[in-house]
Amino acid sequence: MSEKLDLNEIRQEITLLDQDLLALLAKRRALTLSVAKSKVQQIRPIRDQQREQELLIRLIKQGKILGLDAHYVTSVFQTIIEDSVLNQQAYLQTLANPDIQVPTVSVAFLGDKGSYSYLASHRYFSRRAEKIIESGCQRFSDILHQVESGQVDYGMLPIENTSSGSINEVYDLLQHTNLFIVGEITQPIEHCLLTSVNTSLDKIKTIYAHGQPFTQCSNFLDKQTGIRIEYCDSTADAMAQVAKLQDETIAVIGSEEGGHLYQLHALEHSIANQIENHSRFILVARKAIDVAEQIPAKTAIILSTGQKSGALVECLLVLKQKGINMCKLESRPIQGRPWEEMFYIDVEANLKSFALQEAINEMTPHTNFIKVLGCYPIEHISPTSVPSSAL
Ligand SMILES: O=C(O)C(=O)C[C@]1(C(=O)O)C=C[C@@H](O)C=C1
Repeated sequence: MSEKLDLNEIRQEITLLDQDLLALLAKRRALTLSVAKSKVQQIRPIRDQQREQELLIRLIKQGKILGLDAHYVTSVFQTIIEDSVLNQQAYLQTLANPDIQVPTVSVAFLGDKGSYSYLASHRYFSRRAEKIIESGCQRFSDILHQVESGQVDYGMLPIENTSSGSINEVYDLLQHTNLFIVGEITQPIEHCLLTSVNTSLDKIKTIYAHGQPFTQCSNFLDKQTGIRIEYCDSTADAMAQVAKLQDETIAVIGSEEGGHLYQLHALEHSIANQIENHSRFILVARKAIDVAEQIPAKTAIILSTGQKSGALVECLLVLKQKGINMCKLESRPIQGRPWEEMFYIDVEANLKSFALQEAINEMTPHTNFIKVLGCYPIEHISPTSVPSSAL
């Protein structure tokens, strides 16, 4: 007969191990901060992908000896390295901009507690501030107004989504603001079906949802028969209502993380038509920031060329000649000037770099308006891959 296993005892052992893992992660984080300090002294870039690859190959080998598969080891350490790079970047940014290092920040975003904009704001500031004063807004223009008037320090705005594309309203507002883009963050959008009490899918009769998630989950909803949809002003509002009702026949579409704030649990995960769904958010402030040279930077420029033929091509050719990578080009009509367009260009370059300064100077004669919206650190850390021979 096999020995009797005591579940509580095993769980206690796991709890202790997890505690040790946390202590080790904190120790590693502290060490990487010392690495950042030494890189500041030696003026070396934060990212060293050769070092990352060597480290991953060694860990995969050691992991195999311990019975851990290569994919598991790779994904755990890619996450650890991403955190390390972002933390080091955040540290360097406080040196480049001493006034941004404050324990409490106030942020305006769309929706209430639990909205995707709320989650993006919390994630962005989790490594940068101790406390966030939240200001949930009903409209994008309210967010900009709150920052412009000094009511809050920052505004978080969604700018593009992998399934629905650019958010035109936000682009149009950027034409008329004096604020600067000072940061970005990409937030995964994972729609779930959430409930406030234990229930099952066949019991659900009503689903509360905001219009956008409702559209993005149409395939899932089409498969459910006899269900009534209750439209709400926002996902946060829908979650708050369902949490209050405590009804086993009612569910809401929202993120699992946001749902936790309302004591809701996921009955179904990943119900969106497109599973890989991310939104990119930009952070705006009244003052532009400097980006440390050791950090990869993005600069956002807006320009208009009137109706001069070929002028946009000339501007883009300047970027090509300077070896500057353009990562986004968007155009929007200019209000009151029919057939004229405002172009939004994101380039992977630091505004302080000689190449970009020269490029802006050479582009200017081809434009009748040109303005830098901001320069900020690239937040997306592409994971270092390992050769297949190591897997
Ligand atoms: O060793 C370094 O140079 C670090 O910055 C540390 C570290 C890591 O966390 O292991 C992080 C970023 C680099 O790209 C490589 C490795």
